[in-house]
Amino acid sequence: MDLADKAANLCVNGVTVQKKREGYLDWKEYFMATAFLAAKRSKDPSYQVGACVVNKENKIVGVGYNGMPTGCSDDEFPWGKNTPSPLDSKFLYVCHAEMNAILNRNSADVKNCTIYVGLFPCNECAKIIIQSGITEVVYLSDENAHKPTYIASKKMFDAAGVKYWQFKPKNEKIVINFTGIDWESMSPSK
Ligand SMILES: Nc1ccn([C@H]2C[C@H](O)[C@@H](COP(=O)(O)O)O2)c(=O)n1
Ligand SMILES: [Zn+2]
Repeated sequence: MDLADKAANLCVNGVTVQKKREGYLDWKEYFMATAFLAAKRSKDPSYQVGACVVNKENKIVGVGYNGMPTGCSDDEFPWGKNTPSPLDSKFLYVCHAEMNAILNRNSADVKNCTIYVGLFPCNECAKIIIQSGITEVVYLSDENAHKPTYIASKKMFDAAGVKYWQFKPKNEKIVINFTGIDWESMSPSK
């Protein structure tokens, strides 16, 4: 068990009171980590992007990653970038993480939701975000900020009143360890 995972105990009048566990993920870390986990599903060799849509009740209503459309085989459609013909590169085919997260929603709509995404949305995804009623974008990287595509996204978000801000993670890494569950410490009798 990680030290940060240990529950802090407090001694009150000689009685040990068990306090809640420390070191848990806060909501924002949890949602961004969910986006990053989804990105692990991407087959794109150069960029793996994930997105997670969350409603006002902190419930996840959609998750997605960049990938080929349904029915368009990951093995047959191209993943290259600098090809002589645009038809042989990925750009005309790949669905971006944001679009997939919104289309994968398990709620009637995503109005007033927040989208967490690894990379700032491109102009095409910005349009989809605005039209879907999402009002907040939380992103980790803005490495394409200088490109017209991304400048256009910001122009549209500003005009449409969609708030956007950069997520600064508290933890550089969040490790998922499938052997890491400490059943002892989870037992109610402890
Ligand atoms: N916000 C974003 C930005 C990019 N993507 C996807 C689209 C491509 O698969 C890849 C970027 O490709 P690149 O042109 O940089 O090789 O990432 C996305 O899903 N969401
Ligand atoms: Zn996009």
